[in-house]
Amino acid sequence: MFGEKFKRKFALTDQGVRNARLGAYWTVAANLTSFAGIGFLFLFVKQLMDAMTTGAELPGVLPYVLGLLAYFALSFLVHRMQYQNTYGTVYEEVGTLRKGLAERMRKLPLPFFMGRDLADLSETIMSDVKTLEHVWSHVLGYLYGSYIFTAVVAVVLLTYDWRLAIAALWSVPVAFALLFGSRKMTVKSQAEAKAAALGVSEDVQETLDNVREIRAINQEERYLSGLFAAMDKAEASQTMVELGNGIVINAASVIMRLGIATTIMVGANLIVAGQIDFMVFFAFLLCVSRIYSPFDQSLALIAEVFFSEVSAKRLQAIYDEPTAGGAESFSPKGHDIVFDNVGFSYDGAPVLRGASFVAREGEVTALVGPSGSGKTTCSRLAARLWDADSGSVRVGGVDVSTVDPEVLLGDYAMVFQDVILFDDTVMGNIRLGRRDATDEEVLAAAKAANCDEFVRDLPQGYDTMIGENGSRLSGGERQRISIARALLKDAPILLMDEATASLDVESETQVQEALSRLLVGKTVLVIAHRMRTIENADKVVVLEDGRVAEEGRPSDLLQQGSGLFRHMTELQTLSAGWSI
Ligand SMILES: Nc1ncnc2c1ncn2[C@@H]1O[C@H](COP(=O)(O)OP(=O)(O)OP(=O)(O)O)[C@@H](O)[C@H]1O
Repeated sequence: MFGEKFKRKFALTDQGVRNARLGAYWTVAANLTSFAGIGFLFLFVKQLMDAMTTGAELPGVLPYVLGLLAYFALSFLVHRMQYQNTYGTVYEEVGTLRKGLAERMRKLPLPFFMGRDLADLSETIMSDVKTLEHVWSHVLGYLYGSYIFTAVVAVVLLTYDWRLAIAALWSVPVAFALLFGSRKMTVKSQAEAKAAALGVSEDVQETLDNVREIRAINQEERYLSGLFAAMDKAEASQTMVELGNGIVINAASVIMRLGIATTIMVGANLIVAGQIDFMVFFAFLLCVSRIYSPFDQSLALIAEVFFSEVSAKRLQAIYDEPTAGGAESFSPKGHDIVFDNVGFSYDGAPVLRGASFVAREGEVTALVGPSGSGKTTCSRLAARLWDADSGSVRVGGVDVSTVDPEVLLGDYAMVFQDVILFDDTVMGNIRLGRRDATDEEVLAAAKAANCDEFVRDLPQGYDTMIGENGSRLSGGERQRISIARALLKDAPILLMDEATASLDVESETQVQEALSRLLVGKTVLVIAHRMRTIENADKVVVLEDGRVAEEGRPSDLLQQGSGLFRHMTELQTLSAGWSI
């Protein structure tokens, strides 16, 4: 009952399974204790009846009072243990699960995140864990404890009188058959309601993210009506779920209690036929008044158990996803990056088809080529954000796919056009480059990246909060903060998107100055779009259709009359002369 299947079904750890088993056992003990109360009542009535029919003497009040006190003390202890073993241990398990999930996410390769809806992923982390937490604390122990308890009571009742036992217990499997029969429908309607709710959060997120653009194109009304329609759909879907669950659960509860009626009917018949005496009948009546109660709580939440299986599956899917592992140490001989006959495709669509080139240490290597030719892909493969399908990418002779990505990335700094900043202070954002950097080191990096002047003009200088993704800064200022971060990291390899493409002349000059300090002595791989960037490169690698079409010094390539590089350069020179 509490084996591997149970563990996967409810996404538990080994400790979680042990806790659930203990919770179930203490639930059995608690139910048996409640039953013992009925036993006392039965014994009391029996003695009373004996006194009335045979004139036997009743014991004094004291044994009853002592018995009752002992019963209450035992009941308190057992219920406390049940509480501790069902609720108390769950919060530990939830903590373990959340930490495990975060740890797992850290190790998952980038394609896992790219291929997924991030709203759906955060739903898994937040809401699925919450669903499971509720099931673990409110249902698991009670439900499985009730199964075991009913089995124990059934054996006792069957040995006592099998006819009355069947009359009392037939309704339990029938009620559960109804519940499990409706399971598919319950899970389906819950899944639909969840998808509708997720749709609403995605729409809200999109509206908030794009509020500026929506206003600019005057589409507030259209967007809001779409959002309201999605909300109405989610509400209707949730109402249907509640209604459906309510009907099935109440029907199951009523069916279960039909056992009381059949016990009375069968018992009355057996008494009339003289086959049992009244006290046996009375004992069964007491039993049926209590036997269904343990299921009440679990019945009300059984839909959650069914649906928690969907949550557990989503969590298991994350755990089953292969992580990008590798060696925990990285000792390359120098930092030349070698692409050796690299093949790569996204979801079966080939992007690189045997690309080979070398980006040497101490040089700036510019990747150029038409849009979609695979420049960004090369830079992703260089940092093992993805693994090559064929061929190899080596750094200082070491195949990057053999090194743990976290260890590998210690040797890389990245400066991209879409700078990612956090809602933290300027100081905190730069320090992301190297967590243990002193304030002086952060300031030195900021100065070298031409940040110091604008940062000192901010209200709290380096302690100014810069807003979500640096929303309070200009494009050039954000860019320079990311350069300061890279300077602070001082990694031997620098991957760059052409970082200055969207800046005005003054900002561009300042960023270029900052970059020139950053590039010294590093292996620099830059995705270039404009001639200005390429002019200063030591080497240009021209990609076309996933292969290296040309490579060499920019001036040499320009000499080649029919080359792609020369053609692209001419086009760009032509477009530079256009005006509006
Ligand atoms: N995450 C992804 N999933 C699926 N396809 C992708 C993904 N990223 C890029 N592609 C596809 O791979 C091809 C190469 O993309 P890549 O971004 O490497 O080209 P690029 O040369 O950098 O283009 P650009 O100059 O326009 O930025 C394109 O056809 C693109 O649509």
